[in-house]
Amino acid sequence: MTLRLIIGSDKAGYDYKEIVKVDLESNDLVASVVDVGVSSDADATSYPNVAIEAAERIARGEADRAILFCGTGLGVAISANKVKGIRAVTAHDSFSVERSILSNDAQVLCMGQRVVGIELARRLAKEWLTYTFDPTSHSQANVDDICAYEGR
Ligand SMILES: O=C(CO)[C@H](O)COP(=O)(O)O
Repeated sequence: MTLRLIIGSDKAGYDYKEIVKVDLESNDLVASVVDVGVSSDADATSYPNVAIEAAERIARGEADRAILFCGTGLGVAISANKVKGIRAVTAHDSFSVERSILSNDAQVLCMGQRVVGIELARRLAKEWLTYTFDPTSHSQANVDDICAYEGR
């Protein structure tokens, strides 16, 4: 399966977005990469605007997953999680990146340019793409409970 990806950041995550975008564009697991901004490290578009745009595109079925950067990876995750149906995580370690798919079926991975080194960020982004959620696993019931709350 190949993935339709979105990548985005605020100005605090711009440098990492640009580097990881180049990696993704040559990754065999990736069908497409759409950049939803920002357009430079001087672009003051707020992180919620970028993250919500990315999350809404996934919610509409226009993309499968997104990778988002800000200073900490926290604000973009909080913002993306406001969009119904979206599960966004901040993860800076390999185990959490794996479990974000296998436990949480997360569509959005968020990282912080001011938190993690670029080589680790590149590696984690690459690893994240290799995991696929198993809907027959015990974790489906947990994800269902999240969705049930959203549906109330
Ligand atoms: O890290 C951020 C939000 O979590 C963002 O890049 C910077 O936000 P600020 O501290 O409010 O400027």
